[in-house]
Amino acid sequence: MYSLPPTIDVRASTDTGRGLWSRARYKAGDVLRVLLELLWPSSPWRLKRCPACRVVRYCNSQCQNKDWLFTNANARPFKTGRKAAPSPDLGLPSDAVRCLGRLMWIRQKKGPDSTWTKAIDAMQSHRASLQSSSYELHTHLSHALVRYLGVSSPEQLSEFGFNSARDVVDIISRFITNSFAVTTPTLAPIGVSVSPVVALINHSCEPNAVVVFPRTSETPSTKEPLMQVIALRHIGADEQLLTSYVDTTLPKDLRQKSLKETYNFGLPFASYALTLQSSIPRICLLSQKRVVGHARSHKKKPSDKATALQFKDSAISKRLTTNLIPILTSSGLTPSSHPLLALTRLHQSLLIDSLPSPPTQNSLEDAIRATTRSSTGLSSVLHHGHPVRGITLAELGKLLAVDEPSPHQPSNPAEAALMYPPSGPKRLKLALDTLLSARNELLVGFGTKNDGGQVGKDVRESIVALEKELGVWKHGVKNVLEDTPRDVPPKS
Ligand SMILES: C[S@@+](CC[C@H](N)C(=O)[O-])C[C@H]1O[C@@H](n2cnc3c(N)ncnc32)[C@H](O)[C@@H]1O
Repeated sequence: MYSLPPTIDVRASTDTGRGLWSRARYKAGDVLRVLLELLWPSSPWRLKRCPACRVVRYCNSQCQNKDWLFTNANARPFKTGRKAAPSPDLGLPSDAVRCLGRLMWIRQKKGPDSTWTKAIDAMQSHRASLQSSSYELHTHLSHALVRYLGVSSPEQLSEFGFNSARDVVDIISRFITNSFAVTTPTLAPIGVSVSPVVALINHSCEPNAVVVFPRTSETPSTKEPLMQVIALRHIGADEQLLTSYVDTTLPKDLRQKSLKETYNFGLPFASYALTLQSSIPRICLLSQKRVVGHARSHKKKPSDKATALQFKDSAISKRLTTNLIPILTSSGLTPSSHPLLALTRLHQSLLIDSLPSPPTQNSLEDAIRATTRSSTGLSSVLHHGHPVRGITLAELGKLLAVDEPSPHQPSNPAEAALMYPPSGPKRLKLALDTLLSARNELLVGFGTKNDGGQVGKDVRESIVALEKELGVWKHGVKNVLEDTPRDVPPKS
């Protein structure tokens, strides 16, 4: 997946100035809209780069009412592949190489003086201060890219506007630092994109915005995922937009490591980002950027092994998570702690993926319990409205709403009270409540203007269907009660 707005000139604001920025305010769930200059050259709505520093703020008062829309003019979903990697441990997704290749071809076509090329070249590169730990990654990507482009001489390289290996390392560094994972509306990663304007947004482990792809384009032939930046809470005019770069249920040291290795975070700034006091543990699950770095090798602890095997051998991965989760839980880890939360989420997705069709009562209930554990863990570490919370709640609501193949009949009220998930109408009611909460969260995380994204819309439909079902049930009970002869008081 690759996307580049044809022009990404995020201008220092000479015409509007800070005064107008200060009027811009965003509510949670707002979509920050960027209109492509090529599509609408006179567009008054743009993200503005502060002239004094490289940060992003809203441009002018119209931004209050108009969302910014990121369309990926060249976007196309690619399946994640790792074929380009020389070893499984360094299994880079081949879409990273393809994305880089497309970047180079567009650069070649448009020429070095085009706005487009200049925008790419303006993205931050860490070539001059590369961490030794990332040499291997850069070297691998450089080789893969050169192979992919079929370049075999310096002359051929110069056709892309590159005069030396240094330029190649620069573009690779820019790509690693500035690329975004493209996800489905349910947040499954499907590719890589580059958007220089969105790449200007700095990192925080407590972000005020997220980058998501809530829906695809209206054009049936392309059906491109549309990149959008969504405000997770009210954002003031002088506040910087901040997204999270790290996909973490990771503890602080691992997050710092990841930010240092992939984004070259220096300590002073990084420690600012990572030690801010907060009411919630600093865990950022929706990583938009950690596209390439996660391919690095890990020592295979059982939890890492379970994660690594999820695609290769899901049965073993499922067995590992089934065994590990109770051990970690009984050792006192809370549902939100590392690595329990990550394992629970993995376990949940493996159970859902392997649900038989039609599901059995047991398989359905195992999936419900796992999803409930994930949701509990997530809700204690992520703020209301985070897309990951919304998606997990939606999954839970949908599972609860599935018809029970063979409902378990509790033998007494005490057993019924303890039974989770409950059965019958109580379960339907829980499904409805869960879906209603999911919808509220999705409206924030995927934007109210998007109706909560594709998942938000699906959830809305499920809510309507469930309300009908519950209505019928209530009606049925009422009829039964009305048809039942009341006890006639004995005549005295
Ligand atoms: C995608 S770019 C963000 C825009 C970048 N600041 C620029 O000027 O082009 C990512 C780079 O910005 C820097 N950066 C972003 N957020 C940061 C933070 N919270 N702490 C330290 N450096 C940060 C890092 O150097 C990182 O590699």
